[in-house]
Amino acid sequence: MDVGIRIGIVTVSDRASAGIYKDEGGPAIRAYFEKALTSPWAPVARVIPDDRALIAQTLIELADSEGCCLIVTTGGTGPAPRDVTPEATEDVVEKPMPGFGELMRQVSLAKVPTAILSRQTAGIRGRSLIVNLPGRPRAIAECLDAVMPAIPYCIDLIEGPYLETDPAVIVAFRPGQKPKA
Ligand SMILES: Nc1ncnc2c1ncn2[C@@H]1O[C@H](COP(=O)(O)OP(=O)(O)OP(=O)(O)O)[C@@H](O)[C@H]1O
Ligand SMILES: Nc1nc2c(c(=O)[nH]1)N[C@H]1C(S)=C(S)[C@@H](COP(=O)(O)O)O[C@H]1N2
Repeated sequence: MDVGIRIGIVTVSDRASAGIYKDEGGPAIRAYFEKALTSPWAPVARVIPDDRALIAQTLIELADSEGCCLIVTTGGTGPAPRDVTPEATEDVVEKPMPGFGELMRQVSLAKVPTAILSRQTAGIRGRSLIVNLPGRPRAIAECLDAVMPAIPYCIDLIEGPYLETDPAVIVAFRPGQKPKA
């Protein structure tokens, strides 16, 4: 069944999920894709605590039942005892995609020396690409700007929908295709 382009947005934060502070991460991810994508798409958003089984279950639901071709998480990637988003991601993916975490840490290091504290990763589950981002809302654009050029082609390769970007914001790279000016 073709469900169109759906993007999962998962905020993993004990405090945001308990209402101690307002979630800014999920809305920042949504705003990012509203700017970057010209294809019609729909968000599927969740705000959940730092619980490994619940994170894994949420990722499975968004990938398998909600049909999200891309799932972006924010939070829970650091070294603190409750930070388990990368482990939950590894629990559910069939193919780890370590290049995403490597690149995001590298570009983040130019912004903040604590970038190396994020264990953010990515991977493929079925026809979904799952990408972890750190919890600080400003990290969202810093990291997505780096990996977004490769995301539409990655989704082509896993037989997901065709994502078009606004080239004024992000130029999607598809090998063999002339980038749209
Ligand atoms: N979803 C969010 N919305 C708004 N601010 C956030 C969010 N996540 C993190 N922050 C901010 O970034 C700072 C550093 O993030 P930290 O790693 O402590 O968050 P976290 O692990 O996602 O949150 P928590 O401790 O509630 O699980 C927080 O103190 C908070 O100010
Ligand atoms: N681009 C970017 N990456 C970043 C940061 C940031 O502000 N910007 N914060 C770092 C910090 S301070 C931490 S502790 C780790 C993990 O954050 P998390 O546990 O909220 O996911 O991400 C790191 N990566």
